[in-house]
Order: sequence, then C-alpha cells, then structure tokens
Amino acid sequence: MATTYATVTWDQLHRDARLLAETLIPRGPFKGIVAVTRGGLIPAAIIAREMDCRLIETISVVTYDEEHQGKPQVVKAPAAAGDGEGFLIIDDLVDSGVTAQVVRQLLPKALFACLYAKPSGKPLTDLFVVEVPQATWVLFPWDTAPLFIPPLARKSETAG
Ligand SMILES: O=P(O)(O)OC[C@H]1O[C@H](OP(=O)(O)OP(=O)(O)O)[C@H](O)[C@@H]1O
Ligand SMILES: Nc1nc2[nH]cnc2c(=O)[nH]1
Ligand SMILES: [Mg+2]
Repeated sequence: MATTYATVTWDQLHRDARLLAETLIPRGPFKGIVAVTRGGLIPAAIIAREMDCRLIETISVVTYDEEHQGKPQVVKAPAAAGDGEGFLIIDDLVDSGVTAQVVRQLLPKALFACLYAKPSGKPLTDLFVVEVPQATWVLFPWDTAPLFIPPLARKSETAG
C-alpha cells in the first residue's frame, strides 16, 4: 500500500472529468464509450453527458485475484466495441498499468483516457488530467466518508 493519500472530492472529480471531456471533444466524434468498471463508471457518465454520447459499453478486469495467482481476468468483455475503432475508453486512474494493458489488448484501436495517472501507468494512456506520484494512494469520493474530528481545544485537554 502507498504511503501518502490524495483525497479527491466529488467537486474535484466532476471538474477533472469535465476538463478531460473538453480535451477529448476535438479528438472525436466517438461511436461510443467503454467504461472500465467499476472506477471508470462515474467518470464515463460525466464525460458521456458532456460529449453527448449515448452508447456506453463496459469492460471489467479483475487484477488482484488470488484464485488466479494474480493473473488479470476479464470478467466482462466489451462486445459492442469490436476492436475499439472509434471508441473511447474511460477509467478513473492508471497505477501499475496492468488494467490498461489488458483493456488495450482487447481494444487496440480505441483511445484510452483517464483522470489520474501514476508514472508506471502513464505510458499506457493517450490522455489524462493529473499526474499523481507512484507512492500516493488516490482516495475517490466513493471510497471515503466524512468523519467527526474533535475540536483542537478538546484534543489538548485529553492530551494534558
Ligand atoms: O493500473 P492498475 O495497477 O491496474 O490500477 C488501476 C486500476 O485499479 C483500480 O481498479 P480496481 O481493479 O481496484 O477495481 P475497481 O475499479 O472495481 O475499484 C482503478 O479503478 C483502475 O481500474
Ligand atoms: N482507489 C484507488 N484504487 C487504486 N487502484 C490502484 N491504484 C489505486 C489508487 O491509488 N486508488
Ligand atoms: Mg478500476
């Protein structure tokens, strides 16, 4: 597990997805979007809305599966996207790049875009919005919940 965390709020995610849509529009039009589930679903929904795209396919890749000794498994293939020609692939992030590599092998003609990219996965993307250090763990809004923090004054009372 990474040593530091980067928390992404709903607002930030929405802004970053809109920024990505803005840079993607001149690269289109696209026949459809392939969302990499599950993390790519919400970014893909925001981008599809901005790009006025209604054909949404999904691909699901499980990478950390002990049963298959860590070999990535495609548990849902993107049947409607063929070899990817004219399609846009959306994921939330690339880290090691393993997921992106599997997706690209299945859809070699598609464009791969994501919101956040760590250095190892970056070469596998065509477009991303923000680079994140390799040792940082990105906390997405769906991974987190607001937490009560005691006032500083009360904290020092208990410490004293
Ligand atoms: O570059 P990688 O090292 O492959 O990591 C990136 C992938 O990891 C996360 O998905 P995860 O497999 O955790 O599943 P989820 O999208 O269902 O949460 C993230 O959404 C990317 O798809
Ligand atoms: N939420 C989350 N999932 C990941 N999967 C691989 N890297 C990451 C990360 O930094 N954050
Ligand atoms: Mg994912």
